[in-house]
Amino acid sequence: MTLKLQMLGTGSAFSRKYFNNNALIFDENFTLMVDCGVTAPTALHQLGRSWDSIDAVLITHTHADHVGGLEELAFQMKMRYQRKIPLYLAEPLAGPLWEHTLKGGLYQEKYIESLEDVFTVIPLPVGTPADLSPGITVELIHTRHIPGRDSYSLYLNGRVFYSADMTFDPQLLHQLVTERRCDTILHECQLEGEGQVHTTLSELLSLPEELQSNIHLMHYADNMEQFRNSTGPMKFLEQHRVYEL
Ligand SMILES: O=c1ccn([C@@H]2O[C@@H]3COP(=O)(O)O[C@H]3[C@H]2O)c(=O)[nH]1
Ligand SMILES: [Zn+2]
Ligand SMILES: [Zn+2]
Repeated sequence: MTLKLQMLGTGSAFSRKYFNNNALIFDENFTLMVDCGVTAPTALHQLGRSWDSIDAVLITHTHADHVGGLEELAFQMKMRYQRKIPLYLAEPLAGPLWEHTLKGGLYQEKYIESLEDVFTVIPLPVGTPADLSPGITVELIHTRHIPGRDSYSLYLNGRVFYSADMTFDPQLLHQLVTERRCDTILHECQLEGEGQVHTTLSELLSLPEELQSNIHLMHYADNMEQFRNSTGPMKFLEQHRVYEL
């Protein structure tokens, strides 16, 4: 099934031009937000969308460019819209997300004392696809990012790989394409320097050209334009454009 996707942002954590690498994925009557970083409220506003148009949110890991907008989302849903939307995440993220990220801002005695007071928390299995809506299936894949910090990439509709922040994993990419019918890879990309916690452009350029031709680059730095003609067959994903993948 085709996947309708619109990036709220395509920038790296410290980008000032492109907003955080967060996405909207649409089904006919359902909008899933994938990650909700610091810039998500402004990005949504610029698209003319309200929080009320979001039906569920999914979190890949707990860095601020992926979860920094959740406090506002939680407050807006609780106070303004009186809704509790599903929060999808790998089970190991739930504790740290509340204790280390959200509790400080959200906690109110007898009103908001846990993640469950603001979201319908739905742990997703790792390695098994789960149907989130009639047209959106998500399988979490545990990928390496920072030692001791869990991070989960997504395999959408059995065809589209959406990388969380991750270090280069050519084996996984090969396996998805050759054994699992993956035809589209949306991959985070660090344009320069050594890839200590991210995947670099030169690492992706070391992949076979055929595989590169399936790759769209995201989570990039502000000097992206300088690299327009240096990405081989790989293309830059653009924020706000609606893709049918
Ligand atoms: O060991 C570390 C930890 C972090 N960082 C930076 O902090 C950022 C946090 O968000 P991010 O995961 O999108 O990108 C990370 C990097 O830019 C790093 O360079 N090395
Ligand atoms: Zn990030
Ligand atoms: Zn990260």
